[in-house]
Amino acid sequence: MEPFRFHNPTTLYYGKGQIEKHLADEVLKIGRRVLLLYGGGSIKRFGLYDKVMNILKDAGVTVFELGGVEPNPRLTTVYKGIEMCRQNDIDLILAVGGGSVLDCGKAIAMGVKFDGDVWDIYQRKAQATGALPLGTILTLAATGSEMNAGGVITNWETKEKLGAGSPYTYPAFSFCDPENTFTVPRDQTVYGICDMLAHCFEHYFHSTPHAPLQRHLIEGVMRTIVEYAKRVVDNPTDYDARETIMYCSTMALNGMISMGIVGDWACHAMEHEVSAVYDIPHGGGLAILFPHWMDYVKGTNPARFASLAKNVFLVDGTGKSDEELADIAIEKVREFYREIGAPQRLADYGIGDDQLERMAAQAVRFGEIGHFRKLGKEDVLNILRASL
Ligand SMILES: NC(=O)c1ccc[n+]([C@@H]2O[C@H](COP(=O)([O-])OP(=O)(O)OC[C@H]3O[C@@H](n4cnc5c(N)ncnc54)[C@H](O)[C@@H]3O)[C@@H](O)[C@H]2O)c1
Ligand SMILES: [Fe+2]
Repeated sequence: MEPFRFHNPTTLYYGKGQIEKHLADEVLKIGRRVLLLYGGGSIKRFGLYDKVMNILKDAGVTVFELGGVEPNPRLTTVYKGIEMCRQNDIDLILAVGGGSVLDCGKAIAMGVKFDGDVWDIYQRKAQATGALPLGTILTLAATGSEMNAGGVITNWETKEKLGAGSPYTYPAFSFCDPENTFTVPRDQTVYGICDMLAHCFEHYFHSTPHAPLQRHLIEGVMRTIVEYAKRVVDNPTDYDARETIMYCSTMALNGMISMGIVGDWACHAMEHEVSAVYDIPHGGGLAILFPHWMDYVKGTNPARFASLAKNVFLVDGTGKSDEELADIAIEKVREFYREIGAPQRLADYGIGDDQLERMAAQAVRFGEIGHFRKLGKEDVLNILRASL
């Protein structure tokens, strides 16, 4: 296991009734002027907006609103939010939604305390110098953004999608009530499942040797996702299934399972180039890319793939070589994606061969990507071509 430092200041509330019980106190600990950040109309349609507004008003909080945060949130919205916070002397951003709203909240929070263009932080030209406090209410199980410091923003002008994080951008508090995910449409539920599984894959197929407990934790989360995915996709109001999948998404991307596993990720780096240009759902892009990436790198470490087959897909490995098990594991991954109805090809989103060269070059502009096997531009291009 690599040496590591772990710190996570987020207070996490999980389950039914926690918002009613604790939201007002958590907000008042920080201040009385709140920017409420949300996406489309779904939180108004299913009643969460009214619930939150009533709690805040009863607590004597002054609320400013910024709705319409896009999926794959855009830099222009971040700028708008920074301006609103500065003009209205905001104490706390309360982000209510999926990963896009939460990530947008993190970018606004950093931008308010940054003396310059916040995009410089995403371009790795500058480091964050602070952030306004952020609280979150999660409505979609996918990203783990509720308990990590990272966030991803799209610059639609330059067609770039970049991630950044800082010690300042952990949410101060996050509320995860599975009932708030009941209304997530079938396709978004699928994309969320693909994203959380992808986070596990990025940890699992890492060159850093896993400590035994780490390996068990990651495999446990993956096995649970595989076991519950179909149930939650087919039964959107099955509380136990929603709760299990939500817990998996938080676990899949917070330091508790990935301690010491750091570095650039392979498929996320590629996917960001795809969704920066085509605005495709993040989890859908990952589901398309992963099997092809796996085919491409399996020879580097067949034993890790064999463990995936045996410990996640429960394949009987008796008499089979690691190479055979690696092929079985990849087929199992493909079968899983097919069963839940994940997208299969980049071409289904209108992506053509003519775009791939630029995407590949962009994906490696900060250096080679991935740790399991380092990928340069040609490797990325091969994987993108196979995924078309
Ligand atoms: N911060 C991180 O650690 C991290 C990790 C992975 C991905 N990301 C980024 O997060 C973004 C994706 O976030 P996401 O997958 O959570 O999806 P999202 O936030 O983009 O939401 C997808 C769609 O679902 C809708 N929605 C959300 N909750 C709903 C509900 N309860 N009922 C009905 N509709 C609902 C939204 O309005 C939106 O249209 C991408 O930009 C991705 O790159 C961030
Ligand atoms: Fe992701």
